[in-house]
Amino acid sequence: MSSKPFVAQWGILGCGWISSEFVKDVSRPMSTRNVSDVSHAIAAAGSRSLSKAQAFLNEYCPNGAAAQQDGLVEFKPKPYGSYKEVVEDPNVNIVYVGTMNICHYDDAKLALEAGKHCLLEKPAALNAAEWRSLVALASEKKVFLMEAVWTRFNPVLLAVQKAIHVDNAIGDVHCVYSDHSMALVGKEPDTHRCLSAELAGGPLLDVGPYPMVWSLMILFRHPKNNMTPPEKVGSTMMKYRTGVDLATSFTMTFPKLNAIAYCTTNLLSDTPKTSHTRIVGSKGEITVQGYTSRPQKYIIHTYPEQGEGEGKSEPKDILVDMSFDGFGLYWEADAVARCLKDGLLECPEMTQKETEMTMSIFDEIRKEGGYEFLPGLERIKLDD
Ligand SMILES: NC(=O)C1=CN([C@@H]2O[C@H](COP(=O)(O)OP(=O)(O)OC[C@H]3O[C@@H](n4cnc5c(N)ncnc54)[C@H](OP(=O)(O)O)[C@@H]3O)[C@@H](O)[C@H]2O)C=CC1
Ligand SMILES: O=C1OC[C@@H](O)[C@H](O)[C@H]1O
Repeated sequence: MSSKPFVAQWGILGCGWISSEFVKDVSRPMSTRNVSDVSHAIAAAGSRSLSKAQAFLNEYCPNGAAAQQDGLVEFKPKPYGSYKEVVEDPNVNIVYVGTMNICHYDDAKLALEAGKHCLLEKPAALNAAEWRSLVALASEKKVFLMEAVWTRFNPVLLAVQKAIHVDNAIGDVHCVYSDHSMALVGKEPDTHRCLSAELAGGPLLDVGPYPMVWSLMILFRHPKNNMTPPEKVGSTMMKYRTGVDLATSFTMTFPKLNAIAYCTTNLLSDTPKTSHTRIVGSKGEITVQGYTSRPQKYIIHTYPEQGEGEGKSEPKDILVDMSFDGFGLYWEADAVARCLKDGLLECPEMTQKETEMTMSIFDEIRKEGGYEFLPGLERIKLDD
């Protein structure tokens, strides 16, 4: 006899774009991805405007999320005109923070102080000091806290990781080249959240987490690297007229593997969907397709073998198509629900230490590139 699934009861902060994708994804039937141990309910959604929260729920989950459609919980999603009311709603046990970068620290703190678990959109905070303070608060309150780097839970990334770490598909891994860029300059006004200094924009914080996650999943988490942080980090940054970065590249070395990651991000050009990440090993390479954040397919290309012997030297290309429906935030949501079910306060696949390492690396890159946040945006300064 199967037991009832554990239900994550979400409270949504901010009724913008990514929150809408999140709500739509957790409203999809659990059977579409063959999940029966956990499910999701939307308990509340909060906006700075009540009518926006009402319209958001009407549009994106009129019948509630999967657990509500399946009759696993009785309550309906409730709209609020403030974030505070969401974290205080007794039906909310986990808060999803889908607000602007500059709000992440305050909004996560609001949730944690109310004793609620928290899934916080990337970038987790503006700097590593803010993140460390959130981690300390979550630990004091004994609640779960995770940065929402959803790509970590995408089956394509996990399949590529297995091909390299377990199946030795490309031999010894040496280079990860990963890009996430978007042609926004000239198309969007300087007030766009990615171009605005007031909103702590710039590609490093907005999409830099994606080349970073590919590098960390393939190199940092390689069994032979044993979670050893990169020995050296180098970077180059070009600034935009508003003061945010416009184009940033960074490299990270992993001497235990004899490997290096080359990460790039800019707001001038779109990343080709045919090849956003290329991972090169001694016997072949893997090219990943789709968006860097939302990979869909990959090609394993094995190099011809050197030396004598007929048929021995044939190169091979294998395309693995794992295209999926929906946005793809549901795998992350399911993983978080499982952590809550098991009473974990952090997720082993997306640890608080890895977020701290990423934030510290981003702090160094910003320092080297001369990207300083506008006064008052950082709630805790690095040298406080
Ligand atoms: N995981 C992913 O794939 C993605 C993650 N993101 C991350 O999610 C966050 C939100 O991005 P996105 O959804 O695209 O942005 P949107 O502009 O669509 O939504 C952000 C929301 O933040 C709230 N907000 C709170 N304070 C402010 C403020 N001062 N100015 C403007 N909005 C404010 C608003 O909600 P309200 O008006 O309802 O209060 C707004 O709708 C970013 O931090 C981004 O990095 C973004 C896109 C994809
Ligand atoms: O996380 C993200 O992924 C998709 C991009 O469009 C968006 O700007 C970014 O925040």
